Amino acid sequence: MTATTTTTDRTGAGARIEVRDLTKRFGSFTAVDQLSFSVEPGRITGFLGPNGAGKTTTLRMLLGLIRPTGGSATIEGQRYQDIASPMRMVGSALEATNFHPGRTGRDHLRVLAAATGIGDARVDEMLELVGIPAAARKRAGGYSMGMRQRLGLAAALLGDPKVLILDEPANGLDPEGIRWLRGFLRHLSRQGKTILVSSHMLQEVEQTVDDVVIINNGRLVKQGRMSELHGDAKTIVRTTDLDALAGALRVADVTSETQDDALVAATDDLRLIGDVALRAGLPVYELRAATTDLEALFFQLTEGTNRNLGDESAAPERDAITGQEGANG
Ligand SMILES: Nc1ncnc2c1ncn2[C@@H]1O[C@H](COP(=O)(O)OP(=O)(O)OP(=O)(O)O)[C@@H](O)[C@H]1O
Repeated sequence: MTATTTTTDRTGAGARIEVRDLTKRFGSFTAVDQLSFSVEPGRITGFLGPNGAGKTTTLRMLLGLIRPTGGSATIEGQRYQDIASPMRMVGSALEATNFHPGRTGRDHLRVLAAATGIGDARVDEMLELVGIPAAARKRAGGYSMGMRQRLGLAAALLGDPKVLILDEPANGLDPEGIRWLRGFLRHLSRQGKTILVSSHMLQEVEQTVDDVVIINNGRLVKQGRMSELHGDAKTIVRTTDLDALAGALRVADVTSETQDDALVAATDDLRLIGDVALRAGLPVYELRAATTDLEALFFQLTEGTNRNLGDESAAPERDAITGQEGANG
């Protein structure tokens, strides 16, 4: 690829990911099925779906590790294998376990860095950044899952890439680690980087992501802003006479509906509801913002036959060691 033909954005810190009609079949089994979505720079996108939905397979195609059966997956308009300097364009952490157990974390990064002409100073800087400068001098075989995740992140960031692709990065992190990861990813997205993070739980990434791409059985279920999933703001209020409060709210231009022994008002203005109730002489026993039950929503979006929980013979065996489906990738 010459400088004149490259579509790389030289000014922006991030790059756009575009997945179009992406399909992957393993034998007669379709793991990813005509999947299309895009991921924008400067935002954190959650790539979500239940176990076996096809997330890792999609990421592997995006990273040129397996060949799509059909469609395309590009980063800034280029397939991964056509990117001139991949480490500087894309950093990825697909599995947190693939470090040589006998090598120190630091040496692991030095080997990676040397291959792209990145110096040891950057290695130490990254180890510092992910919070394991001391541990990195020990053999990776003794690392906890959380330390391996951090080392994987450091490796992904070595080339100061525009795009970061992380497969279940919160796995194995304790609550403090998860909070750290959230802040860390936010910091990187503010720099303009494109961040794609997979997870099998919507709740887990709720506070981390700006956008979501939800898949099930290899197909797109939903793409949009995280805020859209929450729907319109609502408030739950309990009082003695629900009808009287509903009438008083109507006068104040707020619609509401009865749900069990409470009123659900179509506003997030708690103060307004409190004032209306006071003027109507109604006691307020409970007043709170209604939150979306993300677990239920996720289940609803991805319900239906989960192919991985039903007919065992539907999915072919994966090679336990390499994760490859065979010679032709
Ligand atoms: N190399 C392979 N050979 C055969 N089948 C495979 C291969 N890789 C994945 N599959 C199958 O494709 C489907 C999607 O798997 P994938 O790992 O992409 O799902 P996932 O969404 O990442 O799930 P998880 O959250 O469990 O990691 C599964 O049914 C899986 O068994």
